[in-house]
Amino acid sequence: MIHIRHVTRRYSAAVTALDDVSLEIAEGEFVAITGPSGCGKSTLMHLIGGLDTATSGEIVVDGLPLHGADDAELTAYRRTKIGIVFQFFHLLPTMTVTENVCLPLLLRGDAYPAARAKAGEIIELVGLGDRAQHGMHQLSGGQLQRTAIARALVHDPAVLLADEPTGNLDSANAGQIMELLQKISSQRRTTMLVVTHSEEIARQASRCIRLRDGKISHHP
Ligand SMILES: Nc1ncnc2c1ncn2[C@@H]1O[C@H](COP(=O)(O)OP(=O)(O)OP(=O)(O)O)[C@@H](O)[C@H]1O
Repeated sequence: MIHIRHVTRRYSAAVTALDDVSLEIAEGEFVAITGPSGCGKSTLMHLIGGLDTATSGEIVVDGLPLHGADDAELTAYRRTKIGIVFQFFHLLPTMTVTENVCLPLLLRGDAYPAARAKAGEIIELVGLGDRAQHGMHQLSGGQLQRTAIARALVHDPAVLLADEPTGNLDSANAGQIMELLQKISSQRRTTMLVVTHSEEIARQASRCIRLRDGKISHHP
């Protein structure tokens, strides 16, 4: 599903965030990415998500070579193949749960009634059926992250990228969000990459990739 071959990302002569990384991730895998601050975790996620391009090397996701893609192809790729969840949710504060979740579908040109129906299904799946018309200020941290997960999944992406999805939550909510991600991974076969500083969360993944100074330090 994800093939990464000899990928280097250099921000400047002094900063090499990823240094000749090679990695294969199969469809449906649930992979944790860990490592000390500054080791290149977010950089790797941004490259796989088509938000940034490698200085050298090849990345192929679901058959699409990202290293050869132009801006229009990368935009289409992000809108169809990729869902992204951030630590600080990045939801639109004046919109309801339903409106936030509909957004990726409206951006790709779906009509509102169809988008609303699809959003309703995924809002149920993440356990927010009774909060669909609530505003962001009416939700708890865990509910905000559920909304963000619903928005990231509503267009049925092949890959879900989550950058510290539980970093802003208490341990009870963090555990519930991980359970939700596991449920989605097994029900929908979405390939999941989760960046985390938590060893406990990393243990729940089917594989853990450790980065150190831009290189993979442990890759069983
Ligand atoms: N836009 C940028 N310009 C220059 N250097 C950058 C940029 N983004 C990241 N870096 C540097 O690249 C290295 C890797 O950064 P990255 O954000 O990928 O690390 P990380 O493992 O995600 O860290 P953290 O756990 O603190 O979020 C760091 O040394 C960082 O300072």
